[in-house]
Amino acid sequence: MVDVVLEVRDARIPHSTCHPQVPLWIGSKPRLVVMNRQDMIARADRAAWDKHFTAEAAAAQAAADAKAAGKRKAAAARAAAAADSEQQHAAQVQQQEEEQQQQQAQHEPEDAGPPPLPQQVFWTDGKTGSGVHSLRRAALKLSDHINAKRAKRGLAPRPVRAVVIGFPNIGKSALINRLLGRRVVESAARPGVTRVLRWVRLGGELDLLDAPGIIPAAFNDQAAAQALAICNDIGEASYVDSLIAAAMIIRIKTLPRNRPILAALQRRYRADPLSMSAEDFVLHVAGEVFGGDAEKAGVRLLGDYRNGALGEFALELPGMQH
Ligand SMILES: Nc1nc2c(ncn2[C@@H]2O[C@H](COP(=O)(O)OP(=O)(O)OP(=O)(O)O)[C@@H](O)[C@H]2O)c(=O)[nH]1
Repeated sequence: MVDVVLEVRDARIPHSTCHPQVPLWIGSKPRLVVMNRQDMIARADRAAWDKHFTAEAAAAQAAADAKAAGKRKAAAARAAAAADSEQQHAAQVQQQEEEQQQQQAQHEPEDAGPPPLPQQVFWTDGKTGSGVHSLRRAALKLSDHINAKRAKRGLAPRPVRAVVIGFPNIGKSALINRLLGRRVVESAARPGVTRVLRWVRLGGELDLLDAPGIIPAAFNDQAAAQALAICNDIGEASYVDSLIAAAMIIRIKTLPRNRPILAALQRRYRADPLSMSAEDFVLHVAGEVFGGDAEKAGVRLLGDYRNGALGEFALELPGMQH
């Protein structure tokens, strides 16, 4: 039904917003990975992830090349054996195979899909639209293949069908509006705004399927759940703000370039987070600002990160224990 999947992740937590079931759902469909909220992380964070993705792509390419080389070698060995024993018979078999392939090509369904693309990564900001142009171009490029096939069968060209998937509140609707160049779906600062699957059709080159934010049915990864809660990407699930804020402080303490972040916390709340446990830091903020109310302190600290008051930085980096 769809030609391409746009898998949206949160650039602050690319690991935790990588949906475990995506490969299962989409099979060999081309996938464009969209790292949204790029404006909310540091350049150095993005560079670290780019390096990681490049290495991953090179490893995948090397594995594919090795597989193809193995197949070629096996075919050559078979051909040599056939030539030795029964040249004529081999020629017959080859002719039969070619005829079969021709017949298959004629009956191949239009949506058999293009040859699988390597997974591509795009960095975007759904709020300003930065990076969306290249994403749109990549999605549309797929139509060359689809429409070339249709033209062969005498059919008129059709738009590329793309589905946008990702956790709640990650910026799917904002991206869709940017991709289509106008506001067609509601985008809001709270999770769970998109509630039903629906096609957004503009009669242009691109049809987009807007899916509600999805959380895996059995979500047992505690660290990922915390990361999603810190970034407000977990829907309407309830969590204890003071605990999630403490989890955030713990993560900040383990980041490689955390000096400015710790300094910002110290400036704002007149205490060094390194001199006490994360829980005590939350209690300190509660005492300083909220008359001892730890939940209000939790909300404030999470808000500080989400609105950039502590600076722009990712909470997950390649190679870190997640
Ligand atoms: N800073 C920043 N904010 C963004 C970005 N993308 C989206 N937002 C904001 O994040 C909030 C959520 O965006 P939506 O597009 O509604 O998210 P969604 O994934 O469609 O949400 P659900 O409908 O809950 O699944 C909105 O306030 C957007 O303006 C981005 O790249 N950077």
